[in-house]
Amino acid sequence: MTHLAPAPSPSVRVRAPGKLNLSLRVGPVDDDGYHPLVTVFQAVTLCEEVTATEVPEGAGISVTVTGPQADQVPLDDTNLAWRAAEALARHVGTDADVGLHLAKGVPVAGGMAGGSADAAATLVACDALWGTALPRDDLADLAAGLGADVPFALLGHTAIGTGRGHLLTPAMSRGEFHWALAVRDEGLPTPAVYRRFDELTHGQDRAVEPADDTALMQALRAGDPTALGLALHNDLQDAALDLRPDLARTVEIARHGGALGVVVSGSGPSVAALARSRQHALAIAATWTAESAADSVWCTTGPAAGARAL
Ligand SMILES: C[C@@](CO)(OP(=O)(O)O)[C@H](O)COP(=O)(O)OP(=O)(O)OC[C@H]1O[C@@H](n2ccc(N)nc2=O)[C@H](O)[C@@H]1O
Ligand SMILES: Nc1ncnc2c1ncn2[C@@H]1O[C@H](COP(=O)(O)OP(=O)(O)O)[C@@H](O)[C@H]1O
Repeated sequence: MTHLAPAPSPSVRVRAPGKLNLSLRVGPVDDDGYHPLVTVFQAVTLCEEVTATEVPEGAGISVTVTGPQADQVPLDDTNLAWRAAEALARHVGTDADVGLHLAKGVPVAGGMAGGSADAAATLVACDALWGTALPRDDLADLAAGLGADVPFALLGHTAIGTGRGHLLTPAMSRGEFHWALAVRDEGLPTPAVYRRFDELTHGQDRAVEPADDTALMQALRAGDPTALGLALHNDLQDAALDLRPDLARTVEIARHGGALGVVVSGSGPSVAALARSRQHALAIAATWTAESAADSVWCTTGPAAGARAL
């Protein structure tokens, strides 16, 4: 008698990128408690992988997580991947039954939007698994409802974000940029950084305009890392450094190591140093390690593609 192994449950694996804010300009807080932004996103090859697996009808949603900071990620309905599956199921009128496994490659609460990447990947994965085949625009609308950084994780590459960062215009970028990343085990909560920003700027009325980033856009179009390094900018950096003063040393070490530019990514605490080459990125990362200026270091490149099935 031959024993046939049970057929594995169908599953779909999707990769979505982490992001850096090459520029982040923050306006005064609106009545809804959010700050208007003009930001230039770049997706990087440091990424999340989400596997969506079919489960029996009525089983609901479950989430498992692997990765160095997995213990910091919620496994319940506050997880952005869970919320993405729920939102898609509601939109298409199907039952939300799926097993989600998140292999996290992006630092948690690191200002690199790993949770948003999980949400974007989950939308794409569940859309394929459930056969709902939504147009990309519908997925983008669902993404915007889940969080301001989620639409960019879907789109990838390089884009200008306005509104809360969710209104995207793709931007041209030539070539490949090399980054060294200094990552901390303990993240910085985004709301605390925006609050500190308000305190430091005393709610000054500073309107933000995409025109402020003309030099940066030219550097991207030309594929010129030296010019890009000079144009990196983050209005939240002072607030992040104020909350985590030890980050100043991390920035300084990269500058000493000849980085073309150094910037805190988004609300931090990850620090990104733009390097001349992969070898140079490795050298900056090695110096951070030798000087104990990071809990872990990574080298990555950008731009990278948005959420896509593997
Ligand atoms: C700072 C940025 C830059 O890309 O990314 P991260 O560094 O977190 O990855 C984003 O603005 C993060 O946006 P997002 O991650 O969607 O923020 P949410 O969790 O929705 O917001 C948490 C809280 O931060 C504050 N907040 C957020 C976004 C914004 N434009 N203005 C704000 O004031 C609000 O108090 C909000 O309640
Ligand atoms: N799938 C997820 N991955 C990581 N964090 C998540 C996820 N879903 C919800 N969270 C919560 O969101 C917080 C920050 O998310 P994350 O995207 O990693 O960082 P950031 O907002 O700094 O880019 C985490 O501290 C965690 O509590």
